[in-house]
Amino acid sequence: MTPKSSDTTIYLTEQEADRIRKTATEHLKKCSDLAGHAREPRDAKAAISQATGAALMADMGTMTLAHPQPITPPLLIVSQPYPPSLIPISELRPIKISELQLSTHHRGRQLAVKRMSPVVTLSTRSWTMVQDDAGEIERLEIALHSTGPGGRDMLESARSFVLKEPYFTLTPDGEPTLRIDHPSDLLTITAPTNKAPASDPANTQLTTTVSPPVKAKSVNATSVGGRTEVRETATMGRGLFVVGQVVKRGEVVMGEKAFCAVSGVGKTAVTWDGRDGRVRVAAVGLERAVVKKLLGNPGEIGQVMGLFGDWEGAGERVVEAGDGPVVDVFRVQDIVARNAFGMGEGGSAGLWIRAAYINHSCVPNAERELVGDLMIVRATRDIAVGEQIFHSYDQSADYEARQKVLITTWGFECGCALCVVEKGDEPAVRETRRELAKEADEFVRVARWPAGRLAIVKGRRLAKKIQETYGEERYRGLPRLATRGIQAWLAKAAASS
Ligand SMILES: C[S@@+](CC[C@H](N)C(=O)[O-])C[C@H]1O[C@@H](n2cnc3c(N)ncnc32)[C@H](O)[C@@H]1O
Repeated sequence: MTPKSSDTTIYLTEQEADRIRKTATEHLKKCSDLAGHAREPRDAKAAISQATGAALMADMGTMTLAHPQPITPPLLIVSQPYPPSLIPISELRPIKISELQLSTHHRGRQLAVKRMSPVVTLSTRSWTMVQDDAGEIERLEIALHSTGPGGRDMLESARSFVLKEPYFTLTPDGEPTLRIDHPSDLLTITAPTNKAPASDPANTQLTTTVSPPVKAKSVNATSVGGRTEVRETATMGRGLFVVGQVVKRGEVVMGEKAFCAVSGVGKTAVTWDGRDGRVRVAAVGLERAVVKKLLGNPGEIGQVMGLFGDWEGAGERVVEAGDGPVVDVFRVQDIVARNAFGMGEGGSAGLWIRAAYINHSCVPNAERELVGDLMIVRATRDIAVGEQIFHSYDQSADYEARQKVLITTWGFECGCALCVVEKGDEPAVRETRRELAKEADEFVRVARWPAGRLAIVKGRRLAKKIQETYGEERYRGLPRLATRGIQAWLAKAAASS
């Protein structure tokens, strides 16, 4: 069974998620069982012909699809993040392919290789066969962030490479491979075009794929956040607070253009995260775009790396390490997971740096709206000076559904006033409310317009029944989210009759 995918959502059944978990844990076990084992030599001719065939198949696949979009999102295993190499190439000792050990990061070493086959370009990775000076051949794969300047595949853009602190591991199919996750761990060697032949080492240049100078840049000129300040909170990390003067209901708290936004279907992948064993749908298109933007604008690395993300990596202040800009892609991945928002249609998503400091509440005091990639955060009630700004990351009326999203996607259990009271409801009461809310949603969906008298009576009855599942005393002053849809319908019906 494959996950079903619509324009905006990928639906995974529990069985599918279990199957993914099983595949991923088996893969990890195999990797750890083989850790430190010597590498098996490859037959050069067979390896090159395998890569050539695979490249041809991949090219044909792209050509024959009139609308190339993945029906089944690819599976990525995010198991063991590791930091990028921070040691300049000049301080690393050479290693040969024959010395590689499985499931090992060869710290303190560097491997020089030449590409020997075409590049196989797949949706979330690309690979090729490479050879060292001793004539040994091995597979080299770049995961996810394989696109260099001009949208070209980094492997295709050069013939010779140096891998910093090479990582030798297994593909999910169990095939040994050199693997690059952080773009800065792969240096390309380019020969100056107007000089002596490339074989003369004195005339070769070592370059990272993108290496403009690092300039400091700390202010996002497109964000309007003069009425806000980032402060530490007691239980939610940092948050955004109102400063200066009260923000009245309906006023704009802040507006900000996206640091990076991507549009379109097919920019997601199903990921299994070995750190918490969860299966998620990740905005890999956005991760890719953020990494690319940072490599091209290293002055912005610091502010993006300062956002909240589980993987700390090499620390947020590292922006370069001798050979050009360094972007820890595992940190970008976690930052995107915890800070990005969907943009409504077709799998589009974006990252807004200042708005990323706004925490969640199910009883928020602000709401976000988008005009293109401009996010406007507007107060839904007066917000006093010194008060924290909250918007809602998930607006599901159902308590269980909301908690599931907040835990799975955002990594926290909500302790807002509404959640505390809802959690205290009998599970049977929540179940009844869920069923009634479903009935009300269906009623609103099929109701004819303009609404007839009978329909209005039925609508009122349904609203009342849902209302009765909320204890009057306990819910005083709190929203009754499950009534929202039917109440809006009744208001519209009243206005038009
Ligand atoms: C978009 S960031 C918000 C800013 C973040 N608190 C920080 O320190 O940068 C989202 C993360 O903030 C935390 N968070 C947001 N709302 C929260 C809440 N109501 N309770 C606990 N943690 C919350 C979670 O760790 C979540 O993944």
